[in-house]
Amino acid sequence: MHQYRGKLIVHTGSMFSGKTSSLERDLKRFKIAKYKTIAFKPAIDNRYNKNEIVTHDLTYMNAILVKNIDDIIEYSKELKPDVIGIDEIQFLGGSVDKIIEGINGFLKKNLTVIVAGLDMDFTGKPFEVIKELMPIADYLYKHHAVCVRCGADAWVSNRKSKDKERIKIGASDEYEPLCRMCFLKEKR
Ligand SMILES: Nc1ncnc2c1ncn2[C@@H]1O[C@H](COP(=O)(O)OP(=O)(O)O)[C@@H](O)[C@H]1O
Ligand SMILES: Cc1cn([C@H]2C[C@H](O)[C@@H](COP(=O)(O)O)O2)c(=O)[nH]c1=O
Ligand SMILES: [Zn+2]
Repeated sequence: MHQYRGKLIVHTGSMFSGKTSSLERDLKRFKIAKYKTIAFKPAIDNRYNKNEIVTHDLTYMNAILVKNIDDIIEYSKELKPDVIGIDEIQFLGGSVDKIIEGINGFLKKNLTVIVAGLDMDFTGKPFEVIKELMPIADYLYKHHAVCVRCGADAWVSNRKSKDKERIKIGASDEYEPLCRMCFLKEKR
């Protein structure tokens, strides 16, 4: 795992595409390789247990709740991890510039940073932080859920309700992964 020192790994895609599962798998592998790993998640995502990252398959991993990148920097000074995992990065508070600056700071110090986050919101608009992270990633994985209408690779997380606010925590009660064609049909 030495080759990942100072590298940025980005897992993105729609909901249910396996981003969190991939983050968990990566962190477990680094742990097996005897690296000190710490997982963080934004305090806003209270869907499941507070101090855990939970996948849609209900596998989980301990995580530290944070408000912004400064919290992650502070915890990292104290706990001195080799590998930092951040789930749901689209919910991390503060400016995108600050998040990128913080992540670049970790990479300069030769830490491995693994992030998972949505590429787009329910309207198909990109989340700004992922838009900035994708080109600077060393390893970029765009994951796909299965479209619940036709079985093709999904492209977007369609919101089932008419609510318009950008942030709305939920799972299959609120969202369904759709391919582009099924999404366009839905919106016609
Ligand atoms: N339509 C779907 N397509 C793919 N996986 C699905 C779907 N619905 C539920 N799942 C479940 O979601 C899991 C992925 O969960 P998770 O890693 O939490 O995804 P993400 O973090 O991208 O939302 C899959 O392993 C699968 O069991
Ligand atoms: C598309 C979309 C999603 N959300 C919320 C819904 C969930 O709580 C998370 C995504 O979780 P996952 O691990 O990727 O499944 O984000 C939102 O607030 N706004 C959206 O547009
Ligand atoms: Zn479809």
